[in-house]
Amino acid sequence: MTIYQQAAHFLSPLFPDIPTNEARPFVTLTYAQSIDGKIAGSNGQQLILSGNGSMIMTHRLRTMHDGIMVGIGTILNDDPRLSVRLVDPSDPTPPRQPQPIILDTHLRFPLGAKLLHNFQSGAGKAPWIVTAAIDGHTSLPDLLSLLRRHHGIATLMIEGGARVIQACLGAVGHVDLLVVTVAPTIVGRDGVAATGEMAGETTPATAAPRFPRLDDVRYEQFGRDIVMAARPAWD
Ligand SMILES: NC(=O)C1=CN([C@@H]2O[C@H](COP(=O)(O)OP(=O)(O)OC[C@H]3O[C@@H](n4cnc5c(N)ncnc54)[C@H](O)[C@@H]3O)[C@@H](O)[C@H]2O)C=CC1
Ligand SMILES: Nc1nc(O)c(N)c(N[C@@H]2O[C@H](COP(=O)(O)O)[C@@H](O)[C@H]2O)n1
Repeated sequence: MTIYQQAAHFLSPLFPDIPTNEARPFVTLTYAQSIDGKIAGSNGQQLILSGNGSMIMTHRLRTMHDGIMVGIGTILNDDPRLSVRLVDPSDPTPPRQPQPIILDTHLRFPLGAKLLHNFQSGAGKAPWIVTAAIDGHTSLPDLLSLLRRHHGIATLMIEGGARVIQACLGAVGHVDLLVVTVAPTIVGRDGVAATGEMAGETTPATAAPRFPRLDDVRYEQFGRDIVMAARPAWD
């Protein structure tokens, strides 16, 4: 089995009957972390954590979604392309490119961003910049509903960064599927923790913060990395 086939074999069963929800997209949250739970180095330095195999898996995951969303912190720090490039060379069909969507509260998106060059050179779609915010943050439930009902986004992949991951996992009902690559690397205490600042949900009835339970957990090794897929549940 090639690594491309392995990625397809692992991911395809995770998307059985979507899209079924008319109120918001099916949301996949994904990121890569070190074994000590860090997604970036000190001062947010971008790290190549994924090996070739799990990166191919991530690109395969990108092709399976209508939209791909990150926070502006990731744009300013990493200048990502968010496009599908690592595809099976034996497949003659060009890959489907997801729609980039950026959470950019204060309109800081740089005009020199690779995402714009990508679009201008025909390698990706023009990014959508979301500026609507209350207290510095876009309401995720409102945005998800808007994307599903009015912009044709039935499947959405959220790729980070830290604040966005914590906003997604720390509140009830935003994420349908979690896909985390764990790389055999130690970053140390100065790195950026994937879930470091996550407060969790509290209700008047529960003093202790709540976090999602992870159901239907699957693991697969890609090269030196372990990829975990699971469905967050709050009941
Ligand atoms: N290893 C990995 O898989 C990844 C690592 N990263 C790393 O993450 C770091 C960037 O993360 P952050 O600085 O935390 O920036 P971020 O990418 O999470 O963006 C956060 C910003 O998004 C805006 N925003 C609007 N609505 C929001 C909401 N509802 N919730 C959260 N933010 C909202 C705000 O302006 C906020 O400051 C970089 O160091 C980057 O390298 C980023 C993506 C993936
Ligand atoms: N899967 C994965 N593994 C890593 O090691 C990473 N550093 C990331 N980062 C995410 O990918 C974006 C870069 O995307 P392009 O290659 O430029 O298309 C980066 O901004 C993070 O969102 N992901």
